[in-house]
Amino acid sequence: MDKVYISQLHVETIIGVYDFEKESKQSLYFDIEMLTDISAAAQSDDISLAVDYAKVSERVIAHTISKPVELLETLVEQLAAIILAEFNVVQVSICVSKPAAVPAAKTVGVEITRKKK
Ligand SMILES: Nc1nc2c(c(=O)[nH]1)N=C([C@H](O)[C@@H](O)CO)CN2
Repeated sequence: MDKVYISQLHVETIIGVYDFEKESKQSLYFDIEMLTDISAAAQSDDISLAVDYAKVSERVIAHTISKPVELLETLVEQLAAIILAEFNVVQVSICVSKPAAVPAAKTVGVEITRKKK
């Protein structure tokens, strides 16, 4: 299967378990891989037949800033469900990193893979 991907998509948002995290935005970085058959888009040279990575990026940003959650797990599950429902992909992997969360670590985060049912 072919892959459309987005690397290091940066979003500033309110996210976190602790009270201090609900007062100021933090940086998240998303790596997203979407499995899809690109042949129809390639043969037609038609963006409407492609998984438009710009539109996926806009959707991820809009959802991430729309309603704060506490856990990265909650956010990536929501985003995976949105991408599978709204775009022509059979599988999506999302890795989200929160670099400021653990000062002693370069970054921390969560990665999931979900398939269309
Ligand atoms: N598995 C997770 N662990 C932690 C999360 C999380 O979202 N998933 N979040 C926090 C805090 O919000 C942290 O980022 C602040 O130090 C801790 N662990």
